[in-house]
Amino acid sequence: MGKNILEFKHVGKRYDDNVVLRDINFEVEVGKFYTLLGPSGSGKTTILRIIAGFDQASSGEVLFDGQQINTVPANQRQVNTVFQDYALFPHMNVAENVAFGLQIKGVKKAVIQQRVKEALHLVRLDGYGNREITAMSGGQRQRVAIARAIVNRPKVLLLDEALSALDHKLRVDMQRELRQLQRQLGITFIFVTHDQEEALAMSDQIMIINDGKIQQTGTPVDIYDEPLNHFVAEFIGESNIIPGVMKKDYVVDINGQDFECVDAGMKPNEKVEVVIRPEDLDITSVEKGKLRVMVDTQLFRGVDYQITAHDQQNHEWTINSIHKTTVGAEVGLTFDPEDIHVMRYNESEKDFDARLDSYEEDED
Ligand SMILES: Nc1ncnc2c1ncn2[C@@H]1O[C@H](COP(=O)(O)OP(=O)(O)OP(=O)(O)O)[C@@H](O)[C@H]1O
Repeated sequence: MGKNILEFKHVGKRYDDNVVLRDINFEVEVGKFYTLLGPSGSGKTTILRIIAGFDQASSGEVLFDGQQINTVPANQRQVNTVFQDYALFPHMNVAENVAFGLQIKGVKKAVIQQRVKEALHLVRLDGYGNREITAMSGGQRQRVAIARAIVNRPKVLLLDEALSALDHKLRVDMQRELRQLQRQLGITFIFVTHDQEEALAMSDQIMIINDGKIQQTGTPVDIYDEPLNHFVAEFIGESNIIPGVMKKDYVVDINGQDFECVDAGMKPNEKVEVVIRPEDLDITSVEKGKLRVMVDTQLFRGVDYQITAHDQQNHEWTINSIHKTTVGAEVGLTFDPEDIHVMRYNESEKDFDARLDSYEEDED
C-alpha cells in the first residue's frame, strides 16, 4: 500500500436542510487515477469542490498529505481543477491562459515562459502559444485547460466531467492521452464522470456514489465482477439480476434448482440476488442447458447476438451469444459456477439505514 494523498473521514455536507453527502469515507493513494462515478446529482461535484476548497464539509474531516485541511482556503491547496466547460479566458491567447496562475503567484517571467512551454509540450500543443482561444477546437481547448492546471505542478489534479463536451471519437482518444499523461507526470488524478465505460477504462480505483452515499469502492475489475449491491450491478455494465435463495455456502437456489456459485458467508435460506453478466451466458438445447428460457428478441450486433428471453418464473434474461437462435424458440442457458455472483438482498438499503442512524446520532 502506498501513501495516501487524500482522505475523507465521515464527511457530510448539507445545504440548509438538504443533505447531499452522508458519511463519506475514502482514501486516495499517491499517484493513482481515482474516479468518482455516479449519476447526475449524486454528489460527485460536491466532493470535488470540498477537495478544491471551493466549499466546506458540514461534518467530518478532510486530510491532505496527512494534514487536516477542512478550513484551508482554495488558493493555499496543492490542487488544481479542470472544469467541464474549461473556464478559459477568451480574451487571452493560449500561452497567456496557461501562464495566468503563475503570474498571480508572482513567478519570474523567464521561469513562467519555460514552464508554459513545458506544459504545452506535455499536452502536445507545441507552437500554439500565440493562438487565440477562440481559434482552437474543442479538443485543443481541453488540452489548454489541462496545461493551465498542470503548469502549477499540483499534487492532485481534479477533473470534473472533463471530457464530456467532446464527441465520442475525440473523447476516446483523450481518455488514452489523459491516462498516459497521468502516468508520465505521476500526479494523482481525481476524475469525475457519470460514464461507467469511461470509468472502467481509465481508473486505478473507482468510487461509486449514489444519492450522496458511497455504494462501493474498488478496482474496475472488483466492481465489475463483484458488485456489492443492486445499484452497482445495474449501473456498471449490463447484468441479469434474478432473485434466489442461498441454500448453503457456494450453493444458491434459482427457480427451485440448486446451482454452484462463488459466494459463501450468507445464512441458509437467506434471500439473495443472483448476478450473471450477459457475456457469461450462452444458449444451447433445452436438454443440455441448466435453465430453460423462451427467446423474446434477437439483435445482431456484429460481434455477437444480443438475445432477450424469459424463464418459467417470468424473469427477464439478456444473453450475448455468438450463436444465433430463433425468436419464440425454447432454449437452454449455460453458465459456469464462477460466473454466478450472489448479493445480499437490499444490502444497500440496510447499510444506508445503519449509516444514517449513526450519522444522525453524531449530530445530536
Ligand atoms: N449550492 C447548493 N445549494 C443547494 N443544493 C446544492 C448546491 N450545490 C449542489 N446542491 C445539490 O447537491 C446535490 C449533489 O450535487 P452535485 O453537483 O454534487 O452532483 P453531481 O453528482 O456532481 O451531479 P452532475 O453530474 O449533474 O454534476 C444535488 O441534489 C444538488 O442539487
